[in-house]
Amino acid sequence: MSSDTNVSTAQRLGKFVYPHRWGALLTVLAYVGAAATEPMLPKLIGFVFGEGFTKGAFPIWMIPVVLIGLYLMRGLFGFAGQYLFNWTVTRSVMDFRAALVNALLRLDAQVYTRMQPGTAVSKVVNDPQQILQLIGDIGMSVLRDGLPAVAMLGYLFYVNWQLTLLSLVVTPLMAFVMKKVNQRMRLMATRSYDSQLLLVNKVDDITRAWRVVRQFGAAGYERDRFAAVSQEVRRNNLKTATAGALAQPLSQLVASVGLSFIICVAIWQARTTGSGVQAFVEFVTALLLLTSRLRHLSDLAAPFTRATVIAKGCFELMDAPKEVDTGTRELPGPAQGDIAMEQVALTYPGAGQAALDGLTVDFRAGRTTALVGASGAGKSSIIHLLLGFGRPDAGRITLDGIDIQTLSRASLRRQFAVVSQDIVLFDDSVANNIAYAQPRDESRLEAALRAAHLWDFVQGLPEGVETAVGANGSKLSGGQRQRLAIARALYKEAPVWIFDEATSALDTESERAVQQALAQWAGRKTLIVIAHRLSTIRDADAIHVLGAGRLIETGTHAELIARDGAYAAMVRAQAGEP
Ligand SMILES: Nc1ncnc2c1ncn2[C@@H]1O[C@H](COP(=O)(O)OP(=O)(O)OP(=O)(O)O)[C@@H](O)[C@H]1O
Repeated sequence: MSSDTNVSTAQRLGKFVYPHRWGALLTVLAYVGAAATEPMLPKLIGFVFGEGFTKGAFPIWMIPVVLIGLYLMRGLFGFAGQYLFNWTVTRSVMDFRAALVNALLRLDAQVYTRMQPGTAVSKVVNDPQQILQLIGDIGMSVLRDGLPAVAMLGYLFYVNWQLTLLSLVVTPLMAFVMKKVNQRMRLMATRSYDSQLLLVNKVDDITRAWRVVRQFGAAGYERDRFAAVSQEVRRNNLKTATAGALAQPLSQLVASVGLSFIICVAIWQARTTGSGVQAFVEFVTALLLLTSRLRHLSDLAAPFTRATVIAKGCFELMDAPKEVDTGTRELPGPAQGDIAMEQVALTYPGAGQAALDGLTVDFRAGRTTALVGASGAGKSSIIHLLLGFGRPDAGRITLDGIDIQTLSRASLRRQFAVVSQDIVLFDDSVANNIAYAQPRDESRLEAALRAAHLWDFVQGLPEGVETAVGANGSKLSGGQRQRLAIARALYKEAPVWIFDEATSALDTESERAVQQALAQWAGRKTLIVIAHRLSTIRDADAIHVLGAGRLIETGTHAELIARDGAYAAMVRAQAGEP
């Protein structure tokens, strides 16, 4: 990582702190106040040594009064500084997280296929806190040690400017040593961060796939895989820590060389000029206090490097490609639901062959259209494009005659309710899963539950519709999860419903009930059904048969059977006929 990247990372982080700059400014002021008390200490010690032993110099009670007063002042400033500091950090962390979640919510569909969920969780939840905590601790140390160091340096110049100037000679040497150590630390911290993300993803896998892991008796296998990554993290962490641990002894060594030289010169000066013990003690006390402050500051290189490495990871997420929404047109209300695809082609990035290859099909308003075809024929890719998750490489898709590319994504997606192959439920109540992100309407909720053949089941739940369904509906059966997803789609009242293998997990009775319920909306909704079980789409108004991203044949069930083509063969195969 170049120093330029460091600067821009720091600048970008600064943008999250900027809105809370008053907190930051007041923090600095509080610490300036605390630091201002710093040079008073050597002055006091020098004064006590110089005059304290003289009889009748000053009343002895003044010593505790001044000392306690000094520490009281420092304490008050220190407390205010810490409070204000945390006030600023907690607010900045919240803004940083909000920006990351905002980025996550707008990512391009392709990014999700590459990204492990665990990585996103880590980057949004843990990293901002960690970065700002690290930067915070650094800031605190800079204020706590840096400001007093500056104050002390000023004081040293005041006491003996020639000697102070001489002591600055060691600075470039120290900077060089620190630079070398930092380079090594940054490399190791980057590796350690990357391997830590791998570890997060492993845990994510183990948790998500716990059933598979148990079925395969793979606990040992997973433990070993985890241990291997864990070992890698440990090794990298140790290397980072070793590089960090070198920073202090090396800088101290350089400092000790300088220090011994300076003390020698100071003593020599005192002897030759006869400046006395007081001036010497003042200078050396101040110098020792300054070095101890500087030593603390040299410890900050490691957390700073770690913070920039983690921040870089967060900014990668923030800069990942966003969904392009060039459409400006808004549909005033629900569409008719007439959909046409003309010569549509789609090849996914990195894919060897086209998922859709000049496909021309339509989905008529108010009709039920079925999409059938072998696995990988392109059925889900059609849905992918209809919902605007991707753009066709060629061809055009229209909704009520309007090119969907001209519609805003939000306006387009309002027209669709989808039950997809992979059921996704939220860790929330039945009601909130159904009325997801929409105003709650009890009668609509009941209608959706009844239509999805779920009403009786929900009535039997301990808290009815308010019962929590568990993470991704883990407290429900496969069929119940699917029916819940159907109820959610029905609740949306969109003009186009898409059912992608939506009834595959239902028993015959539930499936019939759902189909009967759907029949109520016949003629009013455009229904697109993807089904592998061909018995479920017999009554469709039209059946499009796909193969390798192209339309092979189209017609009603009866027409296609009469035609005795691909569809008829599929039906025969499913019926177990030769
Ligand atoms: N995100 C993706 N990246 C690359 N290739 C993809 C992606 N999604 C799908 N494909 C490929 O595109 C082709 C069509 O896939 P699609 O999911 O549309 O098929 P499908 O007919 O819905 O299959 P199934 O019935 O198994 O769900 C397949 O060859 C698939 O491997």
